[in-house]
Amino acid sequence: MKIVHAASEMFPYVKTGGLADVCGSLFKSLAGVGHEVSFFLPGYRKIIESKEFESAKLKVVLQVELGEQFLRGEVWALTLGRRQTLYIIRRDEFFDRTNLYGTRERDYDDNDRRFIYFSKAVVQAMRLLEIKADILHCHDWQTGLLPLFLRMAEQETGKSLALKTFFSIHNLAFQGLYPRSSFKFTNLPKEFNGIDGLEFYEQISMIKGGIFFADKIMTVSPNYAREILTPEFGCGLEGALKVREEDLVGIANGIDTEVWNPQKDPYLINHYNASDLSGKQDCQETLLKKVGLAKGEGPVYGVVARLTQQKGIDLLLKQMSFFVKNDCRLVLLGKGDPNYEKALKRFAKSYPEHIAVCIVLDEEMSHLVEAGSDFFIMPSIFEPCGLNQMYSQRYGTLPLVSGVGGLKDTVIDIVSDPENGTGFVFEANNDGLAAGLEASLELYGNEKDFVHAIKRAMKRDFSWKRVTTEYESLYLDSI
Ligand SMILES: Nc1ncnc2c1ncn2[C@@H]1O[C@H](COP(=O)(O)OP(=O)(O)O[C@H]2O[C@H](CO)[C@@H](O)[C@H](O)[C@H]2O)[C@@H](O)[C@H]1O
Repeated sequence: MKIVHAASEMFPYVKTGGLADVCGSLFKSLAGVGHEVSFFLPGYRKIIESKEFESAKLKVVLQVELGEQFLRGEVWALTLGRRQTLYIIRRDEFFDRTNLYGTRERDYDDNDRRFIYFSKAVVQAMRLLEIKADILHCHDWQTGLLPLFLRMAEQETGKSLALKTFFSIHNLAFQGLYPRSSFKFTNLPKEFNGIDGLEFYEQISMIKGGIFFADKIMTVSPNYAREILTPEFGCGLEGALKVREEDLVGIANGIDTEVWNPQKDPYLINHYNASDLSGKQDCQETLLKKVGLAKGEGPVYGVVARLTQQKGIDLLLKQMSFFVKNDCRLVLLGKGDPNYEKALKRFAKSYPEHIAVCIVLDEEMSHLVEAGSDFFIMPSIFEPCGLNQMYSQRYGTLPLVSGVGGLKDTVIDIVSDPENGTGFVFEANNDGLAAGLEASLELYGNEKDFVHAIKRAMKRDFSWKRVTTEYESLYLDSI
């Protein structure tokens, strides 16, 4: 098949979160099984200044209609393999910035124009480059309007650009909501500005565009696909999603098992596998040394997360005394909401022997936390899929997760299923996390069971190989 993806992030080029990891893996794995895959990304500064971009070639020049203006743009191509092309949409006014979406204080105030422009530019590029796709797959709100723009362009030109369009929701909480006045930048007929179109509580919603106008809607785990049809998790869009229920599918993400491999991870001082865990001890020593902690009686707990309400940081903040009381260590790597950053730093200052907090985005350190911890805490309030609980299992670091979204799909609870369990699954509230922590401590005290659980976790298959087959059959069934 000829498959085109469009998203605003992709690992290793630009990443602010899990979206990038998933897009990077899909790009690679679909090409790996023989499909011709193109990926469209905005030309952010980080990409333009990268070494790789030096070999990119200018392919076409665009004139994109945005409200009353026609704005120039460029499409650059990087051939990455026989079947993999990365297209970069360049318009420096919009994308040549330090950050992707905004400063620490607030979002850029032209994000509506930036991503409407990007979505229209992809359609125009596909037309000019004569990419006739079997599948166009868009990700998250930044590309929510792309399926609709594509169909409008097809109507206008009478030329087919893609047989089927897919829209993936990686996180329904980010919706791309803008004032009704932003609608003018879409240049769409005004019937799309109503309740059956993009309108959402007196605003326009880019994610709703994807939900209404893509042929298939996907999300990143079967459990989250069910949850988002309910008011508790639907973020106000449960009604719109109900309308499309028949076309909504959840496939749990995989992980890049080459990048996340304790047997050859270049960021680790020593390597290990399920039959020889000794290297994991070395990783723990390195981790503790790096953050200035000494090993205590209890286990080492790790956290790597964007510091947002979603990730259950409020629940974690309520459990700080657990680590002190039980002589455990907590190493947290995260960045995000300044209030959480401050609160966490305060705890680290009050309990310097037990808690270390690193407020930074650091890929290498995230590998070290995964390898060097005994347990990994992920008490999310909601979680479309989550990746760290899978990285953790692969690194023999038993995850403690709340039983929501993809966490429930990917972790087997040791308390209810001691024979097969690979982590702890609890209710997403204070008592739930407290119970999970207590249970983990108990297991840590029983070395034989603890090591068995670690080995079981490490042997699980979270590779993209299995997931790619599911994507492939979904694509094939749709065309
Ligand atoms: N300070 C830091 N330093 C280094 N690395 C850091 C970091 N903070 C976070 N990360 C990394 O960012 C990624 C986070 O991925 P997640 O899937 O857990 O969450 P995210 O909410 O971003 O993604 C959304 O999209 C993904 C993809 O579909 C869904 O799995 C998820 O549920 C949904 O919320 C992981 O690779 C993690 O290691």
